Amino acid sequence: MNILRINNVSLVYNNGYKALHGINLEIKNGIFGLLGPNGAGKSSLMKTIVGLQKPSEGQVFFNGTDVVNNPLEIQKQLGFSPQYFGVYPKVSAYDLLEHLAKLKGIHNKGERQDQIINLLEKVNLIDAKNKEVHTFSGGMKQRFGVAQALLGEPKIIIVDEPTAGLDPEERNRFNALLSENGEDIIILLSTHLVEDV
Ligand SMILES: Nc1ncnc2c1ncn2[C@@H]1O[C@H](COP(=O)(O)OP(=O)(O)OP(=O)(O)O)[C@@H](O)[C@H]1O
Repeated sequence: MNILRINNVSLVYNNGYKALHGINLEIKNGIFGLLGPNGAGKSSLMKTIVGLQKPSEGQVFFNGTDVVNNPLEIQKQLGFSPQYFGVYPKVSAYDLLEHLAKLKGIHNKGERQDQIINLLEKVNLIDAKNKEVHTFSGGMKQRFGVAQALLGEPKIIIVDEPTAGLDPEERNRFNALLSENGEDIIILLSTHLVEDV
């Protein structure tokens, strides 16, 4: 069981703007939806959780490790699926995953292959493995985003505004994919859509 604990976290930016006010949360395996309108502070909270930004006050612990003082510990166990997956042109889904797997430190070629095939099957993109990612539909790109976030078997993944621009069928498919994967890890889902949560 993974546990993310946020104790009394506040964040004041250099210009004096108070983006986070005394946040207390305990998150365990499963999907946790962070719901709020644009500018509510979702990105500020997520950056603080993963140690990209130090809080002005308070502490964050991931599986007992202090994130503020040891950001690399959580960063090694983290996957991130951005709102729009910016991709290199002319690179196939498989080759891009291969490249990202190397960056994530999966040095063994066989292990990389196994993980990539497994993930492409999981997100239902195995038939598109040799297609260039920039030719994918919006839904396929989001599912690809989840596949790359899951490379390296992370213990926590952050998924940012995933269903923007997806049709209802793709949205359901995407949400089912997250539910299937949320049993053994923490999934933080940032969105302004109540239905997604
Ligand atoms: N580096 C910064 N310096 C000053 N103010 C900032 C900085 N970054 C964000 N803010 C402000 O903090 C508030 C929260 O921003 P944040 O990006 O966390 O919101 P959000 O909920 O993620 O919004 P969105 O959905 O638009 O990404 C906003 O008012 C924003 O203008």
